[in-house]
Amino acid sequence: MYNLLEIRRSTLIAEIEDQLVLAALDPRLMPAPMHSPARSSMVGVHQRTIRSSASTPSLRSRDGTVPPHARMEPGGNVKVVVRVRAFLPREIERNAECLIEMDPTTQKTTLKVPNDSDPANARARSRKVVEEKSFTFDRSFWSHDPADEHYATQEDVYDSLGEEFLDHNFEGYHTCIFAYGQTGSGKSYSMMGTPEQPGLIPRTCDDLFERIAAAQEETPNISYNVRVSYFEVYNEHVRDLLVPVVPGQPPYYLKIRESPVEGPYVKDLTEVPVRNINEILRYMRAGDGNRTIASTKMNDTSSRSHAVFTIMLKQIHHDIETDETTERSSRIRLVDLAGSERAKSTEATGQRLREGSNINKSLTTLGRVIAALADPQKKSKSSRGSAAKGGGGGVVPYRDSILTWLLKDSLGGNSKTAMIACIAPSDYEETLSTLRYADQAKRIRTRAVRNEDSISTAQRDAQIAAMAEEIRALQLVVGDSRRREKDAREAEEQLEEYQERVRSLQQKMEERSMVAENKIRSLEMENETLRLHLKLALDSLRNPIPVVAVKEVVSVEERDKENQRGGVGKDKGRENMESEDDENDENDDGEGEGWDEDAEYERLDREAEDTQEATYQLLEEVRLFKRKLADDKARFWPEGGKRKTLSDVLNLR
Ligand SMILES: Nc1ncnc2c1ncn2[C@@H]1O[C@H](COP(=O)(O)OP(=O)(O)OP(=O)(O)O)[C@@H](O)[C@H]1O
Repeated sequence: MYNLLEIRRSTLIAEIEDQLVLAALDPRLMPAPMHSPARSSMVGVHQRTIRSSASTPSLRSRDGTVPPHARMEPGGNVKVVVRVRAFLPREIERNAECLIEMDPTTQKTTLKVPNDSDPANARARSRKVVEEKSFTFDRSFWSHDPADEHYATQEDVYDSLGEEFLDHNFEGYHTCIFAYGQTGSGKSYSMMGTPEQPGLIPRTCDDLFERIAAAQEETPNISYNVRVSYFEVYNEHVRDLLVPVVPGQPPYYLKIRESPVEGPYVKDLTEVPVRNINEILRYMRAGDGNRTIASTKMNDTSSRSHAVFTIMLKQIHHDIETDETTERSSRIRLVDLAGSERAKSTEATGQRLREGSNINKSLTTLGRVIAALADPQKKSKSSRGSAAKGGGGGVVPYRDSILTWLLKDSLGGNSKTAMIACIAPSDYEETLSTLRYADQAKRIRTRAVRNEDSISTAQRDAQIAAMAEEIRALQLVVGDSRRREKDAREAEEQLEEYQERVRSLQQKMEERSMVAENKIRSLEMENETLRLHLKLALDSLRNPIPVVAVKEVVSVEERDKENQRGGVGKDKGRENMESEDDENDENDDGEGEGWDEDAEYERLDREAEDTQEATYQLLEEVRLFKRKLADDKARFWPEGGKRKTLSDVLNLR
């Protein structure tokens, strides 16, 4: 929700910026232009042109006349051209035969039956029917033999296709030109070309800024805004080619989203504003350098991905006389598809094989999309699986590959579209397949509409005011939701802290009750011990143990020695013994004289009373403790019920 609001806010700000550009063009706000009389009259001529044709001066073709296609009804069939390239060194080496013929008058392309000598066509010869095939296209470009008078150069291709499509862009139409063909057939050469022989993309950029410069020379009432993006679809992932590759880092892939107005688009794709040809070419080359390219058996610099170079052109024109502002937005999509390839011919393994299989898969889906769009009647019967609604109301499997999903609008929607079918001169099988593909694409009708909005100054001002108001409201909502989010976050944090405290309190309670239980047990044991002690003490008081006199024990040896000592011998000894006994008895009596029996009983009584008192105290403590425990138990473990937490007891939830 918050993100959506942010997106809406940024969109509104961008729109306001555009409106401010318009406001800046408002003649009432601009200083009077310093025109020469001749130039002023030129402006006047163009003003008349604007009113009469709905095209701004820059929207007309270079010679100043309105081209026939500009008068066409919006929509129309996909334009299909075919281009055959020259032999490559490996083809010259094997003495390959050119199987292509083109008629410059009828624009017919003919594929001849291969002879028996070329091993590259062995597979074709194994077919049941190998016959000559002819197809007629919008243009057949003969780029096989530079010496031929009909040889089509890079410039010829641009002049006959690129220029026309750029005219459409200045008229406010979205366009798409895509190059299709087997690997090594000349797609990248046609689209990007070489520094010496630039292809369609650099030529389009060049012409675009030339036209803008010429238009700005003519009138200051138009402002132009050009932005570019460049991405590739590699192994069914979208990669931003304007974001430099960081060595050692995993590639960063972008997600695809769909907007109700714009259709499928690449989220977070870099879109850079460009002000001149040098800037745009710099981005184009940087992106081109980031493309995934590898050397294969069929092509030393084989594109392993589909590359989409997009130019967004916005023209904002202010009509001085009517005080009206016209905004035209168009998208120029230039697509260099990866080439279809047969694993057998490329002898690819590992990563190259996986790339090849992904390339073929997406091209097969493109084929199914083309077939469904070309033949709307068959569309619903032939398409299966996940699919999106197509232009004719049937089901077109756009969603079955990233490529077709992203090109949805260009293939069957709001776009004027052209296909350059590139063919190798000596490969019967692959060329036949490409020509059939191209032939089918001819039947696709798109529904291009002019993306133009006219608005008066008053309306524009009202729009700006409304948008500013919406921004203010959105800012309030955003601020409010931010605040609420913050409050909610804080409350949540507090709650968590609180719960943590309750948890620790509960834990402490449990620990304490465990300690209390242990204490009770030890007190009970102590109590029992004391009871026993007391019982023994009382018993000993009631039945005292008589005092036993302890006599000195004389050893046998000592007694014998004594006997040997005197005449009296034994008698003396006996006397002695008796006297000793008497003495001992006296001694015992002597002790008896010191022992006070009553005092002793008194002392024992006191001791017993003290012990009893201590025991009673202990028993009282135990009783109180037990009562406390019973009380706690009743609070935390209601009878028959579940154990309650401390927060339950304290009613904290
Ligand atoms: N019209 C042409 N004139 C001269 N050379 C050409 C022409 N078309 C293609 N070539 C040459 O053929 C070779 C293969 O062309 P390119 O790389 O454009 O093929 P591709 O279809 O893009 O291949 P892949 O699908 O493998 O990327 C290149 O060396 C290129 O310079």
